[in-house]
Amino acid sequence: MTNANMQGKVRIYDLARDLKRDNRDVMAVCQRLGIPHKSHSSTISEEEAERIRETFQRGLPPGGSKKEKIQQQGAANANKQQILEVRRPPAGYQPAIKEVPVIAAVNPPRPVVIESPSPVPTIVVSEPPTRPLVEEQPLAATASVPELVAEPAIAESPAPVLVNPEIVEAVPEEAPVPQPVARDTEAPRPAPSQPVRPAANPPADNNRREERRAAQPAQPSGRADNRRGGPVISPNRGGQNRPVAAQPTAPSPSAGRSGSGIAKKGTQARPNTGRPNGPMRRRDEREVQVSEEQPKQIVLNGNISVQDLAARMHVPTTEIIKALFMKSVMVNINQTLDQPTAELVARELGFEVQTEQTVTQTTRTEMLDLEDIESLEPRPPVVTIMGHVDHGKTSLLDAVRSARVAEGEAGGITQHIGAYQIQISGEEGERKLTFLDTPGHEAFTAMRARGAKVTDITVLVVAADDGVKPQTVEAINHAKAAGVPIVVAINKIDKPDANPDRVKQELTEYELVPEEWGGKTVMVPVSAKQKLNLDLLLENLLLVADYELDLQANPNREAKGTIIEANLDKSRGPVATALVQNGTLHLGDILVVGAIYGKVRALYDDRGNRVDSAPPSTPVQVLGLTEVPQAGDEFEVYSDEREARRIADERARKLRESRLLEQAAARSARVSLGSFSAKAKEGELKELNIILRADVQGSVEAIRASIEKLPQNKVQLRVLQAAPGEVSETDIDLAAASNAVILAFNTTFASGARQAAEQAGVDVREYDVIYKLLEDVQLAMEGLLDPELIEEPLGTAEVRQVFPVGKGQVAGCYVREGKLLRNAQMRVRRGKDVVFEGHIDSLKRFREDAKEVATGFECGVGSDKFASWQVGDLIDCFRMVTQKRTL
Ligand SMILES: Nc1nc2c(ncn2[C@@H]2O[C@H](COP(=O)(O)OP(=O)(O)OP(=O)(O)O)[C@@H](O)[C@H]2O)c(=O)[nH]1
Repeated sequence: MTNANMQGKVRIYDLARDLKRDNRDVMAVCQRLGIPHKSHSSTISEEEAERIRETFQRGLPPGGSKKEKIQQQGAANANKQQILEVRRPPAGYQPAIKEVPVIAAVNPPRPVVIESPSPVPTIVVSEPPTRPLVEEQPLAATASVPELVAEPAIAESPAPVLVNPEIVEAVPEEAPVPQPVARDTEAPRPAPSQPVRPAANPPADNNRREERRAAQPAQPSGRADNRRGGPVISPNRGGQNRPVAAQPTAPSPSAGRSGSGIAKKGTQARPNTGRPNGPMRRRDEREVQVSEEQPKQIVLNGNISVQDLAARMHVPTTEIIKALFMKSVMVNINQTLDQPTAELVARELGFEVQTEQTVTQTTRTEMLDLEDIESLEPRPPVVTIMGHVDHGKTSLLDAVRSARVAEGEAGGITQHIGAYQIQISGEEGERKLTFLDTPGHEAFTAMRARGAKVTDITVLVVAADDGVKPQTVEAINHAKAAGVPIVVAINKIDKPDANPDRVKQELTEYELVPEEWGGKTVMVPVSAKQKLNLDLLLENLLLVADYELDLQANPNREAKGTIIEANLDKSRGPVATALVQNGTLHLGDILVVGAIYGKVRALYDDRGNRVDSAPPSTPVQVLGLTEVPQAGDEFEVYSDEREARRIADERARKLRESRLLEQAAARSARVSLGSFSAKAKEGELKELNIILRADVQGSVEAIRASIEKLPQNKVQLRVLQAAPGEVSETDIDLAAASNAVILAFNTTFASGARQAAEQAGVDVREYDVIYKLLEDVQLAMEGLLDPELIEEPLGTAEVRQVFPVGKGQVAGCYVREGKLLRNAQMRVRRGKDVVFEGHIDSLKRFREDAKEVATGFECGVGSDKFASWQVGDLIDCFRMVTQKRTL
């Protein structure tokens, strides 16, 4: 017996230690035997301890906990973080055309721990956790170990980044609407491996694929040797039959491997992803599916020969030569094309072009590499707080932080660096939780739009006196779209009119059902103001992390992670808050963030203390970068300084080269209702993503119902979000990330949103009459909506004198109303006749050029194409603008 046996009292954790059992096993037995306790540090009597010992000695399962654990483990495994992709430094990025054999999966060395789920949480909820008792999972589920897929070819040489898996991944995540075709990476399957490429496409392609599949059965693989190398993707475009990607060659011994040879952890069965785990298809069916699901993108990176380009696009070289010939460029198959020309040809042939820059910017995946597997250790969860305005997000963040900081270190002054970490002490060590400091889903979505994935758990704050509000729903949508588990904090329970049950009831409408009602969502009533139940909330966050996520990283390697915040400090230079997601960041490390390079000169933690290192899930301020990176940028440490510098320089060069191209491409890639219409007309687009904003909930419902009634035989409509309120920057981010059009009904833009829309090239259509909105959507779906150009009158002037100037004439005018603008259009009227229509090529006040001349002033007007002015002519000045369509 240990020294914890105090006057006939025994602490539960001591008893557990003596029995070599998990605290939770012992607590489960306590519960079963009706022995009152609150947590693992509660004391019980010696008699009670004896009863527990006997229970274990009799070999009875402790409250069924072992079985439960197995079951939970099974459930948890489904959600466990998995290696999504084995990534190499992009240094060796090679747009390979080489053959890369598909290699069998490697079984992970980390077996499922059945005896005691790892990590064992130090904190035990003051009431027995209900989570472990939910959900009966088949025992077999425990066998589904995390899936690791090795591709030696990748391990040997840097991985060619051919297709942007995140794009592929992201699309279904963006849109929680179930897809007709389950992604291949979703469902575990024991069947042979699929071609290496992640087999999924933007949802917009699904219907087309379905149609193609119906129309043409499996095509023979034209280039069986090129499945990895072909960043290409379109098996059949523009009516041409192109060879499809290769069939797999090596069977995978592992269940659940992805078609790409890449198994994504964490997204497989995270709750509420909105993605169907579709039924397993027969092998041949799947192969057809995979080959047809090749995205229609090509990644270009610098100069490329005609032959190589043809191979990448899976088109005959003659097609490229012909396309260039049509543009009066003569080439032969050995000739090298510069990148702009290659892009031009690729686009001409219907491919979506990505530069390596866009790929490196958006290829964000899990941070684990294959070699980390041996050294994985639990890491703290990273939590983001979201919820409706004024529901107490900031108060909760502050309350958690101040409570913990005050406990942890007396008088500790907190610094706002974009994230902070708290510690929870227990007998079995300290547990940590990292909170991202920017509440609200704006930052969350903005990061996600850049491809960054940093949040493990979302705390959804709902005020108990106010209930579910529009931004609550938005936050739920955003968390679901990202596949991040939600823990609900029902805040302000101290208020007299607090009604937590009503909140729970309202949340059930969004598939968030509290555990106590048989659901799976943890809901904790709290008061940020009175600091009530904060510990319970934190404990539950740890439980969710343990049971649903099993978050791990390898602290013994060079650091990788994401920039959370960055700014230029006048005295300290660029300062960035980095969230380390794998490895440990040390002073003196050589860091590359995007195209920025630097040596870590100083590290500060969230309390402003200088530190020497930052392990996984730790936010830390970094000094020493040469420039200010962007929030959402990934960083990586390199052991070789020259290599790091070379990578940064190379990226900077490519960034410069591709910036203009990218901007243009981004703009043209965004869907506008007009461009959608044109593409729908050509049968290219089959799905229109919509975000709807309206003044009130009633309008939202009415419009949504009407939109959904529109005939969808040609084009499917997907409403990604429909909510009352202003068009926000988050809407723009979501639209940009999902290629959606925003319909704004009787509402305005929140500040900054209009600019964001312009920058991102997102089409926001404003309406004040429902039928116009519906008409536009329907016309766009039918491919009939052309942008409408209308005349905007600017002003009228009267010609009072005519001056000969050289061979031409200048009209001396008086502006009667409005204004005249140089370069604007004008119509010259003489009586009832229009004698000229053209541009105002010169506009002068006295002898000076003028940009515009306002009412009541005199000016000289000239046109290069008109020299027969007469006194008394009237000039109508106007400009043409595109305007939303009206009936
Ligand atoms: N009674 C009570 N009031 C609270 C509680 N939490 C927050 N409040 C109050 O609610 C108001 C809004 O709190 P904030 O923390 O600013 O809410 P927020 O969600 O961060 O608001 P935004 O930043 O505007 O989105 C403040 O007046 C807080 O004092 C609580 O637990 N009880």
